[in-house]
Amino acid sequence: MHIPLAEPPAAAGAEHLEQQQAAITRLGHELRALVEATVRTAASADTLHRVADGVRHVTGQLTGRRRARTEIPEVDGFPGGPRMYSPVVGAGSPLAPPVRITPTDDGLIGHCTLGIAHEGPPGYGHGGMSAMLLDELMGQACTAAGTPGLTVSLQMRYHQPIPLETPLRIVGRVTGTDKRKIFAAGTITTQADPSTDLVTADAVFITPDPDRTRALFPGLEEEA
Ligand SMILES: CCCCCCCC(=O)SCCNC(=O)CCNC(=O)[C@H](O)C(C)(C)COP(=O)(O)OP(=O)(O)OC[C@H]1O[C@@H](n2cnc3c(N)ncnc32)[C@H](O)[C@@H]1OP(=O)(O)O
Repeated sequence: MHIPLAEPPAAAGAEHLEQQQAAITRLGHELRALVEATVRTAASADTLHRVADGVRHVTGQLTGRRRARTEIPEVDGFPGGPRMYSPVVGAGSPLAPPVRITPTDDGLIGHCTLGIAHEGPPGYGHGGMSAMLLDELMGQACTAAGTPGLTVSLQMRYHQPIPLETPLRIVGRVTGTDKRKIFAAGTITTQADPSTDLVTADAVFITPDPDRTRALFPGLEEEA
């Protein structure tokens, strides 16, 4: 394994991190509510303009230092720790459902519900969302197995549309390894009917060699 897995936060800073994560989670929750309201509303153009002015004003309040592109946020651990702004699991991301992940004997299970903001065909999930969910679950399963890697191949099969506003169950597991290559598989079902596969996937991940890891993730070096 070439990518060092994230350490848990130091006890001294743990309280500060918890407060920061709680605030990020709260803002993420409100932003997801705003996104949901935005894509459902039938408000008049006047109202939309007024809201847009208000949102611009609110955005202007997020001032101060902005993190650099390759910087790992202090509230995160990578790989193998929290990802507060991930578009899949990030409690602070307005783009994320967000998926809650729990380990199993055989890999990982994720739970989430997609909303209208994730719509592809009317009433159903966007196929790209399914790919994102499965890529994340399989990628995190690689990390959980001690072999973190980047996706080099993702084969999707869409058997049935994913219903929106319906609790989903996403499974990711490692099926084999070959030197730096990790093979993984995943499925999406509803929570109510976990035996009917809606979407399945196979993927190949590769653990980059140390030089490539340093070049891709300079933030890992700074953390160490
Ligand atoms: C915490 C984690 C959450 C993760 C969540 C989601 C995951 C992601 O979204 S990752 C982002 C999307 N993926 C990427 O951006 C990756 C882009 N690709 C790359 O940067 C490079 O390909 C990289 C660094 C992964 C590997 O490059 P490199 O180390 O040069 O690999 P390379 O030497 O070409 O190949 C290594 C082996 O894999 C094989 N291989 C390469 N590509 C593939 C492929 N598509 N399928 C099968 N095998 C492949 C090669 O044949 C080689 O095999 P062998 O050792 O037997 O000869």
